[in-house]
This record gives sequence, structure tokens and C-alpha cells, in this order.
Amino acid sequence: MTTISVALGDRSYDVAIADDALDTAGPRLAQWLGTRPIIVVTDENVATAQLPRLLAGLGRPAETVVLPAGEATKSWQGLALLCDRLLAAGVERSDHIVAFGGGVIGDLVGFAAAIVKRGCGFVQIPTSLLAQVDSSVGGKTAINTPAGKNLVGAFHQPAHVLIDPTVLDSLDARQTRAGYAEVVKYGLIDDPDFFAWCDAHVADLLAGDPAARTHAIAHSVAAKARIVAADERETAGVRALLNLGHTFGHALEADTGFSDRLLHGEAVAAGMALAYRYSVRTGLCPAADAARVTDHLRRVGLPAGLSDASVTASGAALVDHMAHDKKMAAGKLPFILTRGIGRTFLAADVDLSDVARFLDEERG
Ligand SMILES: NC(=O)c1ccc[n+]([C@@H]2O[C@H](COP(=O)([O-])OP(=O)(O)OC[C@H]3O[C@@H](n4cnc5c(N)ncnc54)[C@H](O)[C@@H]3O)[C@@H](O)[C@H]2O)c1
Ligand SMILES: O=C(O)C(=O)C[C@@H](O)[C@H](O)[C@H](O)COP(=O)(O)O
Ligand SMILES: [Zn+2]
Repeated sequence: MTTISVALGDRSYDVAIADDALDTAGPRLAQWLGTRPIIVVTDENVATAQLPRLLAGLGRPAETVVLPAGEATKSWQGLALLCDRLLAAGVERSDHIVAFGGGVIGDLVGFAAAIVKRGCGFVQIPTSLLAQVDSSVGGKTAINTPAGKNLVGAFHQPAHVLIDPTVLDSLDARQTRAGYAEVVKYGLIDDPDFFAWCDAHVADLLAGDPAARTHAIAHSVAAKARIVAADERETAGVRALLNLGHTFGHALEADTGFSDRLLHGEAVAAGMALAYRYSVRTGLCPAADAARVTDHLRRVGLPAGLSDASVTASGAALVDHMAHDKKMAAGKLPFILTRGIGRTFLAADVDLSDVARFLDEERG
């Protein structure tokens, strides 16, 4: 078993990674579940593929709330439904709700836990690659609204994260690739050696090779834990680097209706390639590095541009979506740009009309 700590003072917690984590969930989570009724929230795909295994591992009955699968569940309607179900189940402030699913379930349950009865606890058992390497750690919780991505939410840290890499055996290939975008992101942010590892091992990882999978998860979680511990609430210019590709990516997701036309990880992949190419255009980044990133993503089967992502909106329309970005400060939108692979930084004074022109050139 590998354990990684997220050091946040009195909100610190561990991320435990083990191939039998689901089968031994009862004893591993006993400290948080106590003897109170257990509430497990999941989605319909995870319920079919993995819930029986979790329930057996918990070793005692649990109330299960099964929500529709997909990004649309991260919505006002999904939140209302979940809060009503939690209240009907008699959730108490000291309880820990179990979020068992991908990033949609983790973000939604985390937000419900932050507001139901003015705040109760939750534990994460992430089941998608994306959730295991990124969304289950760090305490960003949210829903989408008609105005954009993750616009209503809270920072609310889980009490524990339990990762069982073997649950990924039932995740389909497209979702695995999408999750991989958030893995390679850590290399592109500040870890060129990890990018090189990704470049060499991505085929093994996507094929489910246990050693490659566990290494990718543990390395990613350690990177995220380090960044979150340094800047929990994204106020110090450190955590914002985890947004590499997201300013572009969230605009692409908005344009495609937060749907399975373009998954979050796919939008982030295209967004990272755009951030690298925009950095070349502004003279910051060697063209060879951007080309290497673009080639890598396309080789993996991820989108690396607007046409790959089936986005036809104008640059101006995409920039309009960006106006709601949570990084916006005093009317200025900082961008995560780069001086090369593993050399990203927060650029404060990006001209949005230039970004719109760049996107129009990309589309053309
Ligand atoms: N809070 C954060 O820090 C953070 C970080 C990254 C992404 N996110 C959010 O996470 C969401 C994306 O998460 P996601 O990619 O996990 O999507 P998701 O939760 O929709 O899961 C992807 C799909 O895979 C299915 N699935 C999940 N695990 C499975 C398994 N083991 N077997 C079979 N099917 C399985 C789900 O039912 C779903 O259909 C987005 O809303 C994104 O904004 C949040
Ligand atoms: O944890 C973070 O911080 C991240 O930015 C991780 C991202 O992968 C994730 O998609 C996050 O939800 C985006 O943050 P947001 O603040 O732009 O919604
Ligand atoms: Zn993301």
C-alpha cells in the first residue's frame, strides 16, 4: 500500500492507494464511518460495474444513492436531488458520506457535504483515472451552471481518499484516455522527467499495466498534494498552475454543452496544446516543445486542437465563455502559459482580443 499525505494543518488527510482497497473498505474507513448508517453516493455505471464489490468490502449494509452518469449530474438539479436524498437518509453533521465514482460524483458529493446541515464530512473512493489522479484530492467541489463550469462550489476537503487502481479495469478506453490528460498535465506543469516517463509508458498505462498505472496514480497524487498543500485556496499563484489547459478547455466544454461530445479530460488535452501553441505565438516557448506536446496528445488519441475537439465557435465566442473564469481578477484573466515542457507560469497580462485572434487562426 502507498500512502500520500495532504498536509493542510487541521484539515490534513491521507490518500491510500492499494489494489485491495475496495475489498477492505470497511476496516480502512472504520475511523470515519463508525457505527452510523453508511451512505454511498455513486452513478449508474459505477453502480453496475463496482458497487457490489464495494458493498462486500464495507461488510455491512449501506444506503446507496445512484445518480445518472455524466457531466449533466453536476448541476443545480443534481445537487437538489442529492441534498434531498441525504436529508431523507438522516445524514448528520459528524457523518462521512462516501463519494464512489468519477469526478462528477466526487465534485457533487463534496459540494453537498459542504452545505448540507452547514457542512458534514465525506470520503472519496474515486473510480475513474481522472478522479484517482486529480479530482479526489484537493477539496475543490462544484457544480456547473448555465453561465459556465464549476461556477458554484466550495473548498471542502475530504477526510480520506481511498484509491483502488483495479477498479479502472471496468473503465472504458475513451474515459481512460481522457483521465490521462490530467496525468500528463503534471509533467507539462513543472516535471519534465515525468513527461518523459509518460511519453515512454503511456501505452502500458492505457493498456492497464498494473505497475505503470500505480506509478502514474501515485506520482500524480503526490504532485497534486504538494501543490494543494502550498496553496490550498488558489491565492498564491501556485495552485493556479493545475489549471493548465483549463481556461481554453472550460470554454470548449461550454461550447459543446458540458456533455459527452467533449469530456473534461479531452477538453483539457486540447486546451493544453492550445496553451503551448499560444505560448509559441507570443515568443515564450520553443516551437519544438509545443509540437512535441501536440504530437504526444494526438498519438494517445486525445484532441490537440479545435478541429480535433469538433469545436467550430469563433474566437470571440470562446473568449466570451472565458469571462466567467474564476481566475478573473479586476477584469483581467491570468493564463497559464509556458516557456517549455515543465516550465509553466501564470501570465497576468494576456490580451483577450489577441487570444480570440489566435483561436480564429487555429480554427482556420
Ligand atoms: N475537483 C477537482 O479538482 C477536479 C479535477 C479534475 C476534474 N474535475 C471534474 O471531474 C469531472 C470529470 O470526472 P470524470 O472524468 O471522472 O467523469 P465522470 O465522473 O463522468 O466519470 C466518467 C465516466 O466513467 C464512468 N465510470 C467511472 N468509473 C468507472 C469504473 N470504474 N468503471 C466503469 N465506469 C466508470 C462514469 O459512470 C462516467 O460515465 C468534471 O466535472 C471535472 O470538472 C474536478
Ligand atoms: O485542483 C485544482 O486546482 C485544479 O485546477 C484541477 C483541475 O484539473 C480541475 O479541473 C479543477 O476543477 C479546475 O478548477 P476550476 O477552479 O477552474 O474549476
Ligand atoms: Zn481538470
